[in-house]
Amino acid sequence: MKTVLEFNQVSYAYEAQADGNSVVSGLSFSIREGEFVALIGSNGAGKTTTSKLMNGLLKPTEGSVLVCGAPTTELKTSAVARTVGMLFQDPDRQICQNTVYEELAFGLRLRDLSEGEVAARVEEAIEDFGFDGQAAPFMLSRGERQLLALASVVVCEPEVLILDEPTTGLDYRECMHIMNRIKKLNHAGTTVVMVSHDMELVFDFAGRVLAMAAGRLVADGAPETVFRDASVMRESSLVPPQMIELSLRLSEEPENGRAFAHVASSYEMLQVLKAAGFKGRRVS
Ligand SMILES: Nc1ncnc2c1ncn2[C@@H]1O[C@H](COP(=O)(O)OP(=O)(O)OP(=O)(O)O)[C@@H](O)[C@H]1O
Repeated sequence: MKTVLEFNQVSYAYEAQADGNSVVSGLSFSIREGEFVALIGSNGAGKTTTSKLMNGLLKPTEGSVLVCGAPTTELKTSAVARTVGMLFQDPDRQICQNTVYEELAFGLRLRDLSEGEVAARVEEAIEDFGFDGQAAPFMLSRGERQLLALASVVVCEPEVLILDEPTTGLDYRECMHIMNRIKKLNHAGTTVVMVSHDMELVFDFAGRVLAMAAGRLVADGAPETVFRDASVMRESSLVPPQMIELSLRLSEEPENGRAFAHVASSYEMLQVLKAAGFKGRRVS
């Protein structure tokens, strides 16, 4: 699989910062085509800064960021945006047109496509997402607006999709609707990088986790491995998903705790409990 994003010893300092200190430093990792990567860490760890370095909105102060092999410092931000699409936390920062149709067409028209091609792609997205093309975006619910913002990015077919807290402010149904859409895109080949504070969501959807603390990368691995690493969780001030926490606590018990050491889902929990003779009766 080809490498779509590569960070080599990347540091970034905002000019506005009085002390001139880097808010991210020494970041080195690469992301391959088709991965679903979650970027996690407490407030101020540097996740949003890192995601903006990925799509060329920010250029590194030190080191290099390569998008499909090309350094972002040598590319125009608009050129990076063709490969790396970004969905912001607040859809109202992205939506700027009066109808759903026009909103979907907006990004495509910036790409010098013929009007016929724009219309074909917009119609396909309307059909695929189940939108009403003539609806006014600001009359839609928060969840529908987030879906429209996602569709407007996706319609341009970026190779990499960056999502900054894509489910903030959504109820559970809306959240699953968006996440299942993203999962479908990922299965179809789009590389996904998701910034999230929701560890349950990360555990359910991501295949790899990059954990940050104070601007540095403190872990890079499979979600289950990272979430079971107590020192990483402490350093990045995060609490693992409930099932991992329960498994860790039960595995500390001397009698039959070891059996719980690798439990990562409710199904596996049930299997271990059944094997231990649990019949579903109330335990006093
Ligand atoms: N435009 C800016 N100018 C100056 N400093 C900034 C700017 N944006 C962010 N910072 C600082 O950079 C650091 C990292 O911020 P960043 O938003 O990347 O972290 P984050 O992990 O995404 O946090 P959160 O989860 O709260 O969004 C913080 O200390 C923040 O105050």
